[in-house]
Amino acid sequence: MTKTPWIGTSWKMNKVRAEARAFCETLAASPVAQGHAARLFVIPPYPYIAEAAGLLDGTRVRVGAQNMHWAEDGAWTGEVSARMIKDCGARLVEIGHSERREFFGETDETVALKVSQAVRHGLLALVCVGDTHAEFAAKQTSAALHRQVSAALSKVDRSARDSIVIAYEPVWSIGEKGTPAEPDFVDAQHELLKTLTADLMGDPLDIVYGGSVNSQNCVALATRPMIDGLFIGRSAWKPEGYIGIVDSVIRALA
Ligand SMILES: O=C(CO)[C@H](O)COP(=O)(O)O
Repeated sequence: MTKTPWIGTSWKMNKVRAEARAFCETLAASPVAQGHAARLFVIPPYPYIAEAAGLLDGTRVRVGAQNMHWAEDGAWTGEVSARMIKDCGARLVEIGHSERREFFGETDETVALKVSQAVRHGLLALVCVGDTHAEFAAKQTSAALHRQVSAALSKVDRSARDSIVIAYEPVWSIGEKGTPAEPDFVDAQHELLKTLTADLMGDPLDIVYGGSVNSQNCVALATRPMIDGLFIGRSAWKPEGYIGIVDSVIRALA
């Protein structure tokens, strides 16, 4: 085994309780959930975090949240704090997904505040960054990544480096209309992100890739030297899809 890849999925705003339970029960019964060959995580919507954490208790799968607020507590109607998600069993939190940046007013500043709060509470911060289609077309990918990562890490010091993973998610590669990014292109962006995070944090952070990952391209991506793991949406929403990808990647890296 050359590396222990992160392989996770966010369900986004999908599944009702019975479906969430069925996913977790199937995953908990799978051998991959007990293995040491990959670092697995599942990120349900808020209402199902506690139940998912309970069903996956005793496995090696971490459960996370898709967002959180930067404040400790207070008059923030509709928001959820770090203490609340931890209390429900979350061990990681996704911050700055492009859907939150595009539709919910997430900014580089709020991402930085949330990263700092997550680290303070002992959560693993999974920080999403990525170039838009316009930035990609204008060859501004590295400038966009530099801006977002520098901002995201601006409120933490080097002691936080084991508590942060960066997810490179080109906006143009995400979702139904996304174009899967070429593994060589992704590897090159990850190399840049490792250099940048090493400059800022003393050591390179782990960098995972997300955007139209599927059973066909997962091995080509996960075996590239600079890619520390995969963050999967649609192709992992059925437990067989997720387990199949985990299994393929583990076999390819063995
Ligand atoms: O967040 C993502 C992974 O959970 C990402 O948006 C990729 O989604 P996908 O294109 O449906 O894999």
